[in-house]
Amino acid sequence: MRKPIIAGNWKMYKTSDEAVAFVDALAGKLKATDKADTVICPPAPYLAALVEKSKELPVQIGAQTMHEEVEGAFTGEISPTMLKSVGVEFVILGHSERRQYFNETDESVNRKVKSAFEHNLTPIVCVGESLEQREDNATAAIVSEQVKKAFAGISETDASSAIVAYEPIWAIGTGRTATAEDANEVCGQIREVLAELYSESAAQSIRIQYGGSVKPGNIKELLSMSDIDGALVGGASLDPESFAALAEAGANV
Ligand SMILES: O=C[C@H](O)COP(=O)(O)O
Repeated sequence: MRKPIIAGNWKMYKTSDEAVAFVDALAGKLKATDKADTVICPPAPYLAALVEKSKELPVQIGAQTMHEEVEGAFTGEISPTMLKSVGVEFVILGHSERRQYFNETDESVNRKVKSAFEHNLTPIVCVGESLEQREDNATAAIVSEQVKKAFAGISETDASSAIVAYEPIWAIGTGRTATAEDANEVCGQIREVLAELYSESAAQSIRIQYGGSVKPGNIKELLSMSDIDGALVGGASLDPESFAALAEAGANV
């Protein structure tokens, strides 16, 4: 069985004090376990502090995006080596909000995925269709294309350690979750694409998360599905009580 991975994407929420208070509140609520991985992806200014604080807890830290270059005249950007230098281990790449508001494309996501592996960061590669695409029955084609382009030129060894997050755009922050069956069907299609690209054994080792209005009340059903190996959670990851409940669900699949 693949080890579930529960990741909280805080997006652009919380002040520095609130971020520290969150981790303090998590202590005692989050039990150490080898049955699941738990990741928090805070805003960039708090990464270093939360890496330090997370040493007291069974939690790892991820970034929400990064630039593919190591350094250069790219005002405002953060490089993979900068993330590594403060102890970050995961990086979310190609989130639909990055694609929608910051012009990320399948091609730029691919460059970032390559760069993440080159610098020993584990990418959480996000894919997902819009409502219009779902209504046009284009979900499988869109998601398959996104996966193929994101993994172009990535070796099987690297790909085997990647995380893919299937996030239907219409389910993000809307309270409208895909049914567990629908989410599982698309995650299964993603696994088939990965098997075509690499091998059945690589596809079986890649963890696929579902994201989109995941909450303590629906995570168990989602995680009970055969091809859903975790969750990428936005809103419900902002409260320590709720995040601890999500992590606990991950450890008890
Ligand atoms: O990265 C997380 C997703 O965008 C899901 O956000 P949400 O849980 O607020 O719907």
